[in-house]
Amino acid sequence: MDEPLFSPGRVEVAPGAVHVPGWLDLEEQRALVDLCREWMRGPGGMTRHRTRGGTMSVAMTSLGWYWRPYRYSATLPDGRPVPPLPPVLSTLALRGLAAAYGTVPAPAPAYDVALVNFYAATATMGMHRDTDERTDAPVVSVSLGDTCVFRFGNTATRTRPYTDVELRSGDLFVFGGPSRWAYHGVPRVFAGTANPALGLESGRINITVRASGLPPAERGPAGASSSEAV
Ligand SMILES: O=C(O)CCC(=O)C(=O)O
Ligand SMILES: [Fe+2]
Repeated sequence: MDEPLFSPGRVEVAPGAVHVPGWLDLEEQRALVDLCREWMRGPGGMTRHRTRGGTMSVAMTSLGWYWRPYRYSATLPDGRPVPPLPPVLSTLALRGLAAAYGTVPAPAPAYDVALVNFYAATATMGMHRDTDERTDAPVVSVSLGDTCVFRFGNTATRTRPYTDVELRSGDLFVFGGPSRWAYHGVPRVFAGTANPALGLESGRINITVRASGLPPAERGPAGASSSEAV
C-alpha cells in the first residue's frame, strides 16, 4: 500500500463516521466504473427493491450475498448462486478502514458483501440503518459519478440531529464504532456534476462494502436450493 495511513483530509462527521474526500484518483475511479458496469450487467441484474416505504428509486446489484429487504441470501431470486465478492472490493474495504481510522483491526473484518447502487438524476435513498448484518464491522462506502448529499444522522431517530455531507466522485465514507447503526440516506443527487473523463455518462454509483457476519457454509454448494440465510 503506497497511500498514507490516516488520509490527511479526513473529516470525522460523528464518532466512528469518517469522510475522506478525494480518496481515489481519477484512474482508480475509472477502473471501478468499468468494473461496476460489468457487475451491473452480471447475473445479479439491477433491481429496484420494494421496501416498507415503497419501491426504491435506486437500482442495485449485490455481490457476495444477495440483499433484498430485509435479509441476505446466498442465491439469486432465480436460484442461481450470487456472484462472489470480487477481491478488489474486499481489498478496497480494508484500505478504506486504514484511510479512515489509520489502522485495520486484527483480525481484519471479513468483508463478504457489496451493494452497487445506481442513482439516476432524480433518485434518492430514504433515511435507514444498515441492520441486516450480524457483525458491527464498519461499513465502507465509495462514491463515483455525480455529487450527492449524504445525510448522516444518529442511531436513535431518522430525523435531526444529522449532518449533510457532499460526497463527490472518489470520496470514501466509513461508518463504524458508535456510528455503525446510525441512520443515513441520500436526499439529493446533483445531476451532471461528474467529471466527463470518468466515463459515466450520467448518474451516481455508490459501492457499499459490508461484513455480513453470515457463515460461509450457509452459502451452500452452487445452485443449492435451501441455502437461504434467514
Ligand atoms: O449511496 C450511498 O452513499 C449510501 C447507500 C446506502 O446507504 C446503502 O446502500 O445502504
Ligand atoms: Fe445504508
